[in-house]
Amino acid sequence: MNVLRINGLTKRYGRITAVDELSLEVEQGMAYGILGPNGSGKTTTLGMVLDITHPDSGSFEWFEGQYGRDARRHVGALLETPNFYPYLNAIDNLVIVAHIKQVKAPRFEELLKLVNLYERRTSKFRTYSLGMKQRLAIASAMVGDPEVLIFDEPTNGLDPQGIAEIRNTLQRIAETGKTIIMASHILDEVEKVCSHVAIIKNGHLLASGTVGAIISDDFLVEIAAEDMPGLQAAFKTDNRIKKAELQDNGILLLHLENETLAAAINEWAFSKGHTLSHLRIVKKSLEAEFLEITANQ
Ligand SMILES: Nc1ncnc2c1ncn2[C@@H]1O[C@H](COP(=O)(O)OP(=O)(O)OP(=O)(O)O)[C@@H](O)[C@H]1O
Repeated sequence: MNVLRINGLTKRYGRITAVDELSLEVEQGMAYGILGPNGSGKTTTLGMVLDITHPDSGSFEWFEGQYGRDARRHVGALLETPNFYPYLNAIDNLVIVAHIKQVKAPRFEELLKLVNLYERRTSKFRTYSLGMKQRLAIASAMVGDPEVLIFDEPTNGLDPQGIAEIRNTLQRIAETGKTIIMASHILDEVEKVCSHVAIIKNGHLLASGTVGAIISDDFLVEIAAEDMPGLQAAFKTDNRIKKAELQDNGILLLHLENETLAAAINEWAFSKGHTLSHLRIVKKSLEAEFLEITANQ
């Protein structure tokens, strides 16, 4: 199912175009990273799809419209760390969150185990490290079991240990099959947590796709032929190929250690009995381009 479809979304602040004709699609079960340097429009984009900020033009649709105006109730969001009560413990703070959200049977224990706070569930909030506070915030966004979770720069302001804990927590949540949409300016973070990524700069979409295809040191080549299962099987067992993954669009993505001529790949396919109907060397410089963009900040 399509969880979120954004179509030509635009937001201007005076002369600044914060988000410029942005279009992207998030499918159920994806961990979707919105990667861009500071000021690239990530928060504004999340604000619009959460009905906090009104777009100037364009549109978006949650869950293919199936929940209508109620869609927002199926989305949990963590945009900035919420205020918890310092003298209450994790459970009591979550009880208040569940009350505000009008959730009838919240599964606190399960949630606290997922964010690795179960052992400290009866400690007062004020005794928590910053990383623990942020993990409680993640648990609070998950109260009511929303189908989609949105995180804006979830590791901002944390020390290395806190960052590692949050990333582990997000990885665990992604493994449960929950759809995650996460904005971040850190390439490494998106690479560790996300399955898919959209890279944005000045509110524009630069590229989107699987993390494997977009952020990779590998030399990448797309190929297709009439017999796709046969083609995939032939290249999967070829030790010149690091990885051969069938993408959502039905095209096979080959990962190679080194730059290789298109003619050579064509020949390999032909020797395996396949005539290629599609062969495209995927630009490998996206990661370098992103690092350059962020370095210039
Ligand atoms: N309320 C506002 N009024 C004026 N300009 C704004 C407002 N909110 C955002 N902007 C501008 O819009 C652009 C995009 O900002 P936004 O916060 O969405 O980017 P971001 O990618 O989330 O960056 P960061 O990670 O630094 O928050 C920036 O140039 C920012 O200064």
